Amino acid sequence: MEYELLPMISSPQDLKTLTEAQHEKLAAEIREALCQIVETKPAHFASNLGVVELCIALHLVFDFSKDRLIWDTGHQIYPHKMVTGRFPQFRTIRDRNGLMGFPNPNESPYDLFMTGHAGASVSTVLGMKTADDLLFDDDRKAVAVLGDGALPSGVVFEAFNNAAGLNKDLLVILNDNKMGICPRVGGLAEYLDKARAAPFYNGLKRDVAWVLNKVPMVGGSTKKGLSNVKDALKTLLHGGMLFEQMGFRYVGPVDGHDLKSLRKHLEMVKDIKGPTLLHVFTDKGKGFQPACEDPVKFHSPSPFDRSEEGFAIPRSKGGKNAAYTDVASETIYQQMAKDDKVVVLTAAMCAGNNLGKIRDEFPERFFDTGICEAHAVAFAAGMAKSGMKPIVDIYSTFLQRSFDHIFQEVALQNLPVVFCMDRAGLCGPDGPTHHGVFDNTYMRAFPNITVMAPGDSQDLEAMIPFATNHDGPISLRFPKANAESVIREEEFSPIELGKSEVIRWGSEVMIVSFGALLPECLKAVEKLQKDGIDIGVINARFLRPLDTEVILEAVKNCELVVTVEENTLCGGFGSVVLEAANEAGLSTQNVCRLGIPDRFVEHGDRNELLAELGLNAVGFIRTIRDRLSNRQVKESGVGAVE
Ligand SMILES: Cc1ncc(C[n+]2csc(CCOP(=O)(O)OP(=O)(O)O)c2C)c(N)n1
Ligand SMILES: CC(=O)[C@@H](O)[C@H](O)COP(=O)(O)O
Ligand SMILES: [Mg+2]
Repeated sequence: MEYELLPMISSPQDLKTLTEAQHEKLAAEIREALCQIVETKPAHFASNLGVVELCIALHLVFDFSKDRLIWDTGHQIYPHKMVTGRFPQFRTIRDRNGLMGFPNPNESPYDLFMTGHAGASVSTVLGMKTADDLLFDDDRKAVAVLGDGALPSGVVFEAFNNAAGLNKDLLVILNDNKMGICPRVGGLAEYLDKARAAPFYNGLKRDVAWVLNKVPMVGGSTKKGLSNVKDALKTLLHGGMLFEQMGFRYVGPVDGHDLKSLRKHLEMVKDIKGPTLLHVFTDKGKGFQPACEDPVKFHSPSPFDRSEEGFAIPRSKGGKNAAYTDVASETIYQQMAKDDKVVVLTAAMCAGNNLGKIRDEFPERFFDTGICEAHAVAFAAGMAKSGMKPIVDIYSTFLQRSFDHIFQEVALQNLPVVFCMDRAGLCGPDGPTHHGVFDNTYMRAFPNITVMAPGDSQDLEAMIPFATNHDGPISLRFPKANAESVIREEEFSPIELGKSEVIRWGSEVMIVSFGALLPECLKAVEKLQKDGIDIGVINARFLRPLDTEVILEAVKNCELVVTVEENTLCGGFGSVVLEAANEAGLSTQNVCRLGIPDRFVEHGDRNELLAELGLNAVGFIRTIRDRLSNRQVKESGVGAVE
């Protein structure tokens, strides 16, 4: 398809010069651009197809060069990027140095917050509105587009409560497409399903509602009776009682693909005083039939071609190794088959965690809490207290939501909850909101928690049963990567609390690796050995308790000890080694820490990012050679500091 209109849109102002027919054509062009992107790379797809009309309507009715807008969850941002001057760069989305796949304030003033984590939009929009009012900027409107998957997050209800208390002019658009990544779950899901049965909002309904508001209120039982009748009628009128009872004005439901109707309703709610919720029904995948039929698969699909008949033809990907996620889910499955006390929890990431088989075969021991990580951890603590063995299977970055419950409900009570942190390390194209690079630091902060990381797939297979049989809280982490299996000279040594695995001892240099960069360390060792360096590797396996016996032996005797981790250097594994050495009275001049630097890492291909940060075999070789050559320079006196 030739793009006729999209290249002409350099700002949302340009939308206002188009006719209604052109708006419809623009919607088709945006959908085509979305399809073209997923032919080239994995990207968020079905959600974006669903918000095309909503995006155009919002930019027609509001002026977001001053009004406030947050897309939540932020992966629905692609059409917004196209109409806010970024269509020329759109093909670079999610590439290194290209557009980010989430809102990015560094890219455009139309993006206000990076919203890769779901649910905070109502709070931030309320905050901006409150500050704008205090700063006499009160003509700015404030809008949060909230997905129905994001809705159950606890923080959303904290914000609703606060917004109603403050009675702020705030518009929440509930983008209801019946889906998170997976089908939505829980009581709210059922509530919204029922609301789906309601007819679309129309003028008649508004008139009836207006009449209801005029029902005279008289004293005593008559007043109560009329009020009950009014409530009952209102329930019949729409499915928004929940929101109304919380202090929001509810309008809807409206058809999220009828541009004309959307504009009309947005105009209607734009100037309503007080917090308002506009309920919009959209179809996840709208405009591409395979995505409508299987929105889970097309949430963020692998690249595919489109047939002339509109089918998606997957591109062959060649022999793909099992990912760490697959090894973890299979091992969890095996544990559940062996031990009926083991239960597993996911926070709306059943697909991402690859837990479908477990959900289907052990439905009574599988729990999807929705996007409610904080609750999931406290819920797991409750189950552990009553004698079950919960595995909390959550991405490292999203588990940050649970920090306080890891502290109070799990660590402080010393309960046997297993934290299985997927996507630990750099997550590639999702970028800084999704990189899981803080968990070594936050997990080690709490007494009682045992902190582990598998060095390869065999370790992971052994660590999960070890963890479910451990009497106390325990965490393990693995990245979004193929699960390699390292070749060991000795037999695989079983997991033992606080014991590392010495893969090879070197008298000059030792690499101490914590986690899945172990195979890269071994590649570096192989190369450096050929250069005549006596170098070895320790697979640390435990951060806490640290294997001080073995690791401090290396610090004491080797010229160089390099710690390696895919976690921030601030307070991570390398810091643990430094602290232990210091406590043992050892010099740490010979310890070099490699990990994620103290800044947020951008999006891009994971291997590319690791290479840039020196966290692959080439980088390790470079660092070790540099450090050893500095030593030689110092020894020969050349360049030595006086
Ligand atoms: C705190 C948090 N947990 C988990 C996720 C992973 N996640 C990304 S999108 C998504 C579903 C969001 O559903 P919804 O907001 O309804 O968006 P839709 O894809 O339906 O448009 C989930 C669970 C996340 N982004 N943030
Ligand atoms: C928006 C979001 O958070 C998810 O869609 C995320 O992009 C999924 O990442 P994975 O593909 O690693 O599961
Ligand atoms: Mg949704």
